[in-house]
Amino acid sequence: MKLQIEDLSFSYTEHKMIEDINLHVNNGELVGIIGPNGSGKSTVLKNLYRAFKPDSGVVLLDGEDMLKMNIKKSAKKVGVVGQENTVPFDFKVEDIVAMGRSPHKRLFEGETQSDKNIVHEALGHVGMQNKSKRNYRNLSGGEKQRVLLARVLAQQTDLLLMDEPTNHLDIYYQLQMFDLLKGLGVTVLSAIHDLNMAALYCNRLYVLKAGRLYKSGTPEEVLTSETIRDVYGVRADVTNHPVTRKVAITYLPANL
Ligand SMILES: Nc1ncnc2c1ncn2[C@@H]1O[C@H](COP(=O)(O)OP(=O)(O)OP(=O)(O)O)[C@@H](O)[C@H]1O
Repeated sequence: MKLQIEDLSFSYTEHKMIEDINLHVNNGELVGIIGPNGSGKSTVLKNLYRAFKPDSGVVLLDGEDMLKMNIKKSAKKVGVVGQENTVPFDFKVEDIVAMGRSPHKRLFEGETQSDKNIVHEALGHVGMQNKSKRNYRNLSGGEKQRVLLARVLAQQTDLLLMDEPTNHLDIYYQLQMFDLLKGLGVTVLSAIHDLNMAALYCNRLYVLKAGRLYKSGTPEEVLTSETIRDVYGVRADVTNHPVTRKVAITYLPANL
């Protein structure tokens, strides 16, 4: 599944928050959006998953206008993990994950054995199968995030839009989640803060600065000490890691 974004602009007020965003994700790629706080990463994603309506621009999914698709059809194709992890009611973990199956169901159709198996498998992927009966509200931040990841896995879409999906996860689950996404071969567009994680897993990166695209390319092309300085205002030593063969970034404190 290929995602194409052309000339996307959006404003919260009279001034454009994001402007002329052109971005694509090829089938099976994991593409990261990086950039400092407030640079517009979530705003881009929210315009894609229709929390906001763009001022202008086109979003194509395999050539079809994604913003004009009916909601059920797009929910079969596109899964979303947003930044919020609150749910309005008291649900058990397995109920939340089962919600991922709803785009695939007819009205009033009950849960089938196949749905149960998919939910069980999704919970297994995030190491939450032994907490399936727990109340979601009583989970830790990282556990909640893993449940919401399980829900989107149960949705079985070809494209995932993710807003910092691992920000509450410990390093074990961060690696597990990215390994899993890579293994599933789904197409992923994700906002990512951790530049070393982005270097390890992303095929390509788009850098946002003040709502505009500043640079794009492979992690090697994008994650240079100059770009990190210009975009984040931070000094960094960037090397090629001898084991991973990927870019590795060490941030330098002011006194060095
Ligand atoms: N609903 C809103 N109304 C007005 N301004 C908003 C709204 N939501 C976000 N903004 C502003 O838009 C800018 C971009 O926010 P956005 O959440 O897209 O940034 P981000 O790159 O995802 O940041 P972070 O790394 O902190 O998650 C920020 O200055 C933010 O204050």
